[in-house]
Amino acid sequence: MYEKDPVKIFVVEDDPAYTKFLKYVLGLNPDYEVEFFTTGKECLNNLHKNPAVVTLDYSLPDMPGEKVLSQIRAHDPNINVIIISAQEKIGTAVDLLKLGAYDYITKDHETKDRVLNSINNARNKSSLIKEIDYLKKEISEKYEFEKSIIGSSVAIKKIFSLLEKACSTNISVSISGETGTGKELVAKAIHYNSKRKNKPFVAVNIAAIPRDLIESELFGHEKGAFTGAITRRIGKFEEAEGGTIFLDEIGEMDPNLQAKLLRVLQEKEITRIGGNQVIKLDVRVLAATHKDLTEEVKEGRFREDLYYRLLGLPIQLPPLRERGNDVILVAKHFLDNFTKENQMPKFKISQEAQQKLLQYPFPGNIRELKSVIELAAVMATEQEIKPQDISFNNSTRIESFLHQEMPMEEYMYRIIRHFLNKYDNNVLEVAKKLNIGKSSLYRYLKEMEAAGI
Ligand SMILES: Nc1ncnc2c1ncn2[C@@H]1O[C@H](COP(=O)(O)OP(=O)(O)OP(=O)(O)O)[C@@H](O)[C@H]1O
Repeated sequence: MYEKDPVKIFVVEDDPAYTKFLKYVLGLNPDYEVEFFTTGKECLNNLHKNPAVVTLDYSLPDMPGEKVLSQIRAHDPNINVIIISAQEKIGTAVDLLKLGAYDYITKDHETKDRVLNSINNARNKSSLIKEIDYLKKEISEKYEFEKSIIGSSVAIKKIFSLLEKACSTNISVSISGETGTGKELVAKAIHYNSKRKNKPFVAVNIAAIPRDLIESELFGHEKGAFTGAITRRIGKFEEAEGGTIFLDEIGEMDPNLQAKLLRVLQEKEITRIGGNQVIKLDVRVLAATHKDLTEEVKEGRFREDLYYRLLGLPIQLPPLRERGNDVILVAKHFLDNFTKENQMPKFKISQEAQQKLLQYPFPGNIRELKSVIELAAVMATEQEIKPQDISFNNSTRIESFLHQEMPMEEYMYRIIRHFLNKYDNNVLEVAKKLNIGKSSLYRYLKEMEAAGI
């Protein structure tokens, strides 16, 4: 956790009476570590000590205040320089503030309160900057590939190598995969491992926003643009400026908006609804869908030109059932996280329970595995998960399987694949279980091989 440090302050002042005054005022706060200098040079020579705040007398004997200020700013723009001056000239104050001074205070009977206030504000600003840096670092670490995307199967290793390519360039990325396969997680990992990591990551789920609000959600609107637009609103694209926008469930976008989105992507600029100012954009687009977009294009539901614009580097996330032993690795990862979060002792997963997990097809993929494991941890009576602690929700299983909308024969191929996995590729056993002829099964297997299923 990030802690507030004592604040280091440099006082640069050649007037002994004022130095004495500041020594007294700043000495009132035990959190302040103060060093005093009488010349600009001395202050500059000590900048390696990283002060958070410098109070700088504008009229020093050796250097003009502007010069000391510029050199401090050149050394570290995060140091807050408060100019203390006997002059009340507004022009000088404005010039110094333009040069980057944090505040300008005149020497009068209110100096004490104003100095203390200003230092306090500067301190809060520095703490916030440090805290933001700390959180950014923590987020980047959280999304390091190997720490966030668990798995060591061949299928997931292929994804890691695509992710490296996605991170080192600015190419658009289209992520596809069944529900719960980690599309959003992958999008975040790309962003937080790319050069844009210090800028925003903005996720928009197209399917979750009512149709008539999507345009304003994405591109923003001006006050009065339509009934209900009582204030100006910045859209998600503007929010993501410099960073990444993640358009989830892109296949759900209606054709009108598809045309608008295409224009935005081509022109790299937007105009808020009801506005006429053109706003330039530098936003990387990552899009995801659980649908087969080529099919959507064929059926005329998705624009072909937009499809090619978004396609970029395609990443197809395999379903969990095709990731072999990753099921166990991910299950252990979720179990460790769950027990830690709930201050429970460490749990194991028995061999039999592992077999049960490996035999189940997880139609809800990793999201489903997470809830299955968390429930199992709650149900377990010992510190080991046994088969009886694991229960699958059969209705979601069938629904989410049907939700994928594919031709009848593909459903059949999937069912056959599932049974082959379950019965160790024993064709005779599978034919018996499915009550189909052995030769029919061989014929289907040939078709599956040809179709790469
Ligand atoms: N390989 C993985 N290792 C660990 N956790 C994962 C992995 N893949 C996904 N998850 C976790 O599984 C959950 C579901 O992932 P995510 O929301 O990214 O899936 P999705 O494909 O975007 O789902 P949907 O299609 O429903 O939007 C999240 O909690 C995510 O952190």
